[in-house]
Amino acid sequence: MISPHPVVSLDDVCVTFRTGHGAARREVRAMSHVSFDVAPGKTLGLVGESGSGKSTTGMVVLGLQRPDSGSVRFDGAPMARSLRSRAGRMQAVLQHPRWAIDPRSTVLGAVLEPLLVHERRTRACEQRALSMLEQVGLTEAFASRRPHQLSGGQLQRVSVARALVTHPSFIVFDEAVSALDVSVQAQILNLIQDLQAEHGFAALFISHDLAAVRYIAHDVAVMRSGEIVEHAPTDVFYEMPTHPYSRQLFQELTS
Ligand SMILES: Nc1ncnc2c1ncn2[C@@H]1O[C@H](COP(=O)(O)OP(=O)(O)OP(=O)(O)O)[C@@H](O)[C@H]1O
Repeated sequence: MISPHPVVSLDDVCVTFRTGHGAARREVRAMSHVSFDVAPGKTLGLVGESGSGKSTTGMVVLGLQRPDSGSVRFDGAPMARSLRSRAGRMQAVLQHPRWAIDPRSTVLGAVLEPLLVHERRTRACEQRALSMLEQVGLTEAFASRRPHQLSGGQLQRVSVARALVTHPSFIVFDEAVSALDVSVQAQILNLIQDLQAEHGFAALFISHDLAAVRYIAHDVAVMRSGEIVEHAPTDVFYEMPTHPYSRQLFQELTS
């Protein structure tokens, strides 16, 4: 069977951050020769200790951080420079929805916002946003509420609805469930899985949580000091991680 062409493809990407001046000048290699593909409807889990380069990878994939070298392709073409041209086609769900959502906005306003980059606010748009809210389990009664009137889990559902309302082909989840209680985490993971089965988006799921990654990801990549040291199908990886650092990570993150 011919595999479908990847939604996102990174080839030999390097990113170095330079900070400070003179004697205090420092260089950090946040990504070192990183390559991977994510196919439609699939999730790549990205794990690694703090500072290993996971979020930088998320930023590169979203086109928010330009690589120093290497290439990033989206939907089969080199990543467009213009943010507007890919608005709605890629989305992100971050760890703290309270930072991502305007506190003055209503829930309906927050979900509508990504649609209004390309469209005027019409009744049809509002219906689409309301139906997305319903798909994430929030009734119309939530539409007029403000973020401070919602729990963390409800607000993360709003973030998921907001990410999905434009029917993106790719979503980055960066520690998207890490701030939530375990039972709420499970609900959001189930929700993401159901919505992926329905909408077919590809995803990069960045997390410290190896159990969450095992549950949601089809493949796993392990990052260490900017490099991908292991990349394997999820069942193979969890059965027997081959790289010594992956084994160490298992011990550290599961003890
Ligand atoms: N804008 C920046 N300027 C300078 N250094 C940066 C910048 N962004 C990230 N870094 C550095 O690059 C390295 C990788 O950071 P990154 O945030 O990608 O790691 P991470 O694996 O996502 O960490 P965490 O799990 O703690 O979020 C770190 O050493 C970090 O300090």
